[in-house]
Amino acid sequence: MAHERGGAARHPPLRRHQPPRRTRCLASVAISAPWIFLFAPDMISPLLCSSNVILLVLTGIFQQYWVHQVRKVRLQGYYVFSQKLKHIARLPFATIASRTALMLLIMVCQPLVHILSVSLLLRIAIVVEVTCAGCFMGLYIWHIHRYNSLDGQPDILRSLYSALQPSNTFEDQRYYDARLSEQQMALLQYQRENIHYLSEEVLRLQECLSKYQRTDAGTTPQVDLAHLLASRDQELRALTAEMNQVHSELQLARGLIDEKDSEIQHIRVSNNQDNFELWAQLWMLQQLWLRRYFALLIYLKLIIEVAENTLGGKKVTVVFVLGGPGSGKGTQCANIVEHFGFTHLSAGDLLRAEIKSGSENGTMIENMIKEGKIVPSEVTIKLLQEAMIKKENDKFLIDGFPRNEENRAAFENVTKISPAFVLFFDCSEEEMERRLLGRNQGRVDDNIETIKKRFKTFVESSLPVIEYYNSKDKVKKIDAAKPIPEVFEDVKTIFAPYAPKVVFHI
Ligand SMILES: Nc1ncnc2c1ncn2[C@@H]1O[C@H](COP(=O)(O)OP(=O)(O)OP(=O)(O)O)[C@@H](O)[C@H]1O
Ligand SMILES: Nc1ccn([C@H]2C[C@H](O)[C@@H](COP(=O)(O)O)O2)c(=O)n1
Repeated sequence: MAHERGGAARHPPLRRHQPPRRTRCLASVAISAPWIFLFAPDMISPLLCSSNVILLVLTGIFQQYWVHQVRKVRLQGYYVFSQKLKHIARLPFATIASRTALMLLIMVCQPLVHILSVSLLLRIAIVVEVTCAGCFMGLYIWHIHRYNSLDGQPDILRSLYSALQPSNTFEDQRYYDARLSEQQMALLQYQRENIHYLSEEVLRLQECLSKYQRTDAGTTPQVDLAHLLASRDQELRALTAEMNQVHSELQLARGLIDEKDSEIQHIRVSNNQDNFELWAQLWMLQQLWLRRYFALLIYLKLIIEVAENTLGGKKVTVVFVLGGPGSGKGTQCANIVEHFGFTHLSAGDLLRAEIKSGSENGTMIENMIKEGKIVPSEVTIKLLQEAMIKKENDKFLIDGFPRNEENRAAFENVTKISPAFVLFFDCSEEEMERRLLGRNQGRVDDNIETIKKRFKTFVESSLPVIEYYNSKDKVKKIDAAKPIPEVFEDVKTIFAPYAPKVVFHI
């Protein structure tokens, strides 16, 4: 406490708040002006004019400084805002210049002016001009204050956020001197490069598509199936790797941008042009990666779309026909072929033909059929693929396939074909057994012992496949216990969208 008291004692006592001495002097001169100029009234007008000219020069110097400040704001990317400031910054000089001209006019026309005294007119003019210039300066200061408390992003960055903004947005913001700022130029250049990159991507894509398209002569390209599948797989793998690479680069870039993000406020306040440019460059880089990434995604999607449901260069429609042994699949497929122009491929028929052909797999296939078992997928899929490629048709009924989960997954993986839908013939075992025993086609598996095994295999292995497709809403179930014509009526309703188009010839 003693220390505080001692400290207080060393300081002079607080003075009452008084106007500064300079203000008081100026006020006294202003008040005494009429008396100062009492002895030289002719001096008033020239003096007012001269002080106005000095004011004009000072405002001109200030204007140069303001324009420089506005340029800084512009370089920081606040284009719209700097445009506003630019106009306001010019107004005080324009006001004072016009008033000075008015004053000179009044002095020149002095003999003609009778209503008011010249000095009064000059004083009115000077009051008006000082008020106007003050207002404009106030407006300018208010804008600057707003700018300093601005948290938003510079216009250039807002534009960078929108990936495919047309370049003319920035063209519109040319300055009165018709030049573009450095950032605008960089952005335009970047957009040009991007367009160039995208056009190259389109060319690459077109080249890739042409591999899968039919030739003008309507023939399919001379590519064998194994080669086609291998090259497609390789291409997809390469693309996926490239995409992963771009993705990790993108993550890295995002990390860098996040780091730099916190610096933006500091950069704006410190007007550090170098930092800002570095930041903007990083942004551009990130945008470039983003665009490459999305272009690759689109490209990959197109490749997959092109590759899907394509065989030997043609787009195919596949319908799986499933049901227990003897449910009437073969019988109804023959009707569908006749009415709807599909090609019928029975997995069982193809396997039996393979046995007859005396191929190396023949004995193995025959033994498995006798046992009511399912032949390995690669054998059946190879036979199906070959049969599909041989046929000119693009609509296939694949009967008795996929018989188990392995059949299904292998077929989709190898061929990249997924069925349009699955036609399921639902019938009781008693009815199916009765039909099979009465079929009389000399099949090795149409005996009661094998029939029982086939029923078991159907329930254990084939029904889960039907359930799988049912979960994908792809199963169309038919009551197959009804007589043949009635079953076909139901089938017709399902196949109606595939009916051949009627062409009227005039
Ligand atoms: N709706 C039906 N009503 C009565 N008999 C039928 C019906 N559908 C088919 N059949 C007869 O049942 C027998 C078996 O029919 P089909 O060969 O079409 O069956 P499947 O399902 O193809 O048999 P698998 O799976 O063994 O090849 C045939 O003799 C056929 O004429
Ligand atoms: N995907 C398939 C289809 C058929 N088989 C074998 C086993 C069957 O019992 C036999 C006869 O078929 P079906 O004419 O009844 O369709 O062919 C197979 O192993 N895999």
